[in-house]
Amino acid sequence: MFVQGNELKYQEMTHGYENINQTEKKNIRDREADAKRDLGAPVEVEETARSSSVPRPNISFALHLYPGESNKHKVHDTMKRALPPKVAAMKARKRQKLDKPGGAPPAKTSAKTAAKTYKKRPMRLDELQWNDVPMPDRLDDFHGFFGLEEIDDVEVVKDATGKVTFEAKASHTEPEVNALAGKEDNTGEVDAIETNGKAAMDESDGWEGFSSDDQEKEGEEQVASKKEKKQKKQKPKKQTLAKDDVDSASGALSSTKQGAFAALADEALDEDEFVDVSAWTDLQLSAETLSSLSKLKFSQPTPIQSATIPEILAGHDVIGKASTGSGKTMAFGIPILETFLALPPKPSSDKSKKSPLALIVSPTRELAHQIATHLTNLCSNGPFNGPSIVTVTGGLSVQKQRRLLANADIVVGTPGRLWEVISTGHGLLSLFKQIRFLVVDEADRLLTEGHYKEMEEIINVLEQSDEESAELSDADAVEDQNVPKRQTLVFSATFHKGLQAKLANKKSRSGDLLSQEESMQYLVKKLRFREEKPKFIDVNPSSQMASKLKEGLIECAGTEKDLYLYALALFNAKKRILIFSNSIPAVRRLTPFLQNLNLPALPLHSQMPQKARLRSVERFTAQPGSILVATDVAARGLDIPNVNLIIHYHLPRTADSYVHRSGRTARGQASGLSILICAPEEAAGTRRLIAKVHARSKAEKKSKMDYFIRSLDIDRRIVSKLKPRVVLAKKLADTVIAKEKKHSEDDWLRAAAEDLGVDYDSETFEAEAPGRKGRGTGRRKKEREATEMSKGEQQALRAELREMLSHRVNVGVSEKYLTSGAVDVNALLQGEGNGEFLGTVDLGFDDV
Ligand SMILES: Nc1ncnc2c1ncn2[C@@H]1O[C@H](COP(=O)(O)OP(=O)(O)OP(=O)(O)O)[C@@H](O)[C@H]1O
Repeated sequence: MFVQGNELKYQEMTHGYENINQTEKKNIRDREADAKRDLGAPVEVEETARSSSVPRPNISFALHLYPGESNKHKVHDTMKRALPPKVAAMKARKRQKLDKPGGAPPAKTSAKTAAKTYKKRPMRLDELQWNDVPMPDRLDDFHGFFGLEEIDDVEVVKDATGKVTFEAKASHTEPEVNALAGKEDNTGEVDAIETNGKAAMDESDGWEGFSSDDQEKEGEEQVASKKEKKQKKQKPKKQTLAKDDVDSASGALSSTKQGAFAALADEALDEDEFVDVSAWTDLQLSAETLSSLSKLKFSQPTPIQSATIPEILAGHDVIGKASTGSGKTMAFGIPILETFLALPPKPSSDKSKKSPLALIVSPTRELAHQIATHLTNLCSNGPFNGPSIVTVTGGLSVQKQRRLLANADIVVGTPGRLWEVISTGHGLLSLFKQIRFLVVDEADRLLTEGHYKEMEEIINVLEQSDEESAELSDADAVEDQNVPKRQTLVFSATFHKGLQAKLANKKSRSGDLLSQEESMQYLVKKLRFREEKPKFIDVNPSSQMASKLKEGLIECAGTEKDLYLYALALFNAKKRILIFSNSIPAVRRLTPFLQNLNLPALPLHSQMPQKARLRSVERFTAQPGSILVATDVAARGLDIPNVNLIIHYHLPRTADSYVHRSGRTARGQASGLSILICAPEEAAGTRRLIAKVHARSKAEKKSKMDYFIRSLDIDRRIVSKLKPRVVLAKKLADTVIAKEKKHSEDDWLRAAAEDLGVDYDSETFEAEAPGRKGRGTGRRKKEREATEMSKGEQQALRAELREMLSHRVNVGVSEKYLTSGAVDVNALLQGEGNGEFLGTVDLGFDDV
């Protein structure tokens, strides 16, 4: 039986089990039976009427439970567990070891023996000692069931009234027994992990895009982090939180929260896990939030947090503007958590659906998931039961999201899916009308064409008409008088002038940045703030660019962009690089092009399936030295640590796009580079665009024109030595793309022909198609050649490229900056080569 949160998850797990073929099932059953016989383990789990109708997985009785929640699962009077084969085998081996002469500790000091001296007694679930369950290798899709835990020697007892209790030997929690066995009392840790899991589970539960690879990785990480925690715990403990905070945190714990968490107060003294948070004192946050911030190692608020949090806590509507990577998510996340903590607990007798506290809208799916993750980190780190956070984005199951929404405290989503779910979900509309916070992140983007329609619909339904208010019951109406009005919080690093022009029905060059006053007027019109004058807080009026960002520009012929891209990637091998392009086809082409050159490139664009999108971001985040080739879908908000270099392969179309793309590096206190690759004829326009971003006043615009963007000096003679390999890699990439394109065109035409009831022959169609002359003929000829390339020819090209890549690039002995006269690109890729081979790439970026 599997219990996740309050729900029986039996069917999902069964589904995973069905991925195993019949022979494997039998083998597992046999191995399990053998292991059980070895152990003398008795019985199979008896299932309830509901669950017995479906085939049952062999891993049994694993529970995911959260402290403080009632568990509605049904159990039989005397349920006992069967062990998963791997665990059973492990235990059998352990027992053999213990049975060997001299292999076991002296009988008196053995935990097992000591435990025998204790009788079983009723225990809370969070007192029990849970163990990780290794999952079978063949289970491809766990549907959220990674990180399962199980427990030994626990009796599940149901009394005559149907009440279920758990009985175990007291040794499960007795510190002295654990000490005898060389173990430590980790009750507090278990609680903390389960609490953390709560919000995370809400998100991953609805996350169809998780691959089994990802799950395995996550499972490994969880185990690793648990081990790490254990090691840390063994270190001598020191007090590092500000003393007042520790005192008040402990006070808050004992007075307001469950006893099961009291162990965390002791852990709060661990130096490695907590930092001094006295710098947050002025914001007058609760002990719970401070404790969480301490654990996140956020020792002080960022300027946007210091400026906006008090205003939001005072109940104001706020428009917050601050440079990229300056902590805007926590600027609204912390007040939302504070409000959540101050809410009275819902009486258990109250069975009505609750309204979410906050709705956070984001322009992209990746950003929505990231916001949810950041909030989960904030809300699951402290000594309290955090809010339930639900992500509502496209690419995930609508039904699941609707189901989770019924219990959500904080909802994060993209406008399209949010609108779909809210407007069609039963009763969700009225719940959302009662939210206390509407957060519009990356507001200028969300209010642009393409997004605004759905955003406007959401804003409209959130407006509660008088008639609708009257429909509330009397009791609700009385309560309503005391409920503070909804606050609207708007954040971005930029505000976009084109929007304002559109509003006034004027044409303007989009991409210009708005003045403070213009931003206010625009937003007040678009978002119906409750306050007449929301607080406009701009902590970086002079610039929206991160202070430690350095910018540069490379001029090259349009046809040589690929070559320079490769050169730049080589020069920055081992660094995390994010390449921006303006089109999806370019991302599709550049990714295999770089991969052909042995560079670890990953794609990201909006036409990829959600699963692949999330995987690309995850892999890019996990692997230092990887390269993400993306459209502007990655430009806003993504917070990937240690991105060292942004390359604008295509020039950004607008000033704000440049700001946001470049803002993926140099986040927080980190440094970073942003390099534009442009053709000579594009250079002047690019400089104008950059000057606009940096100018504080109109007068400065002209004088600063050349100041902010430096031309990077790359030795063209050396770059040209890389050309042969680039030509081959490009040809191969073009071939693959052209073949794929041909296939999809063929499929489309074949389907159309079928609909019309005619035969489709691609060659005849090509020959007879009209308008096949004139512009684009050369490109089409190339495409045709590429599609006609045989497999053998492709293989020959690959072999040639491999051969080329395995040799050093001969740059001639006379080049003064080279010691050997040849460049070992492979060594360079491993971060060992001569990094100067590109010539005088003196970017003045030494500190990056
Ligand atoms: N007080 C703090 N101290 C240290 N780090 C912080 C603090 N607040 C937030 N951070 C971290 O700073 C990073 C950037 O934060 P965040 O993503 O919220 O930036 P942002 O201003 O929203 O950026 P963007 O404009 O690009 O969306 C995150 O990794 C976040 O965890």
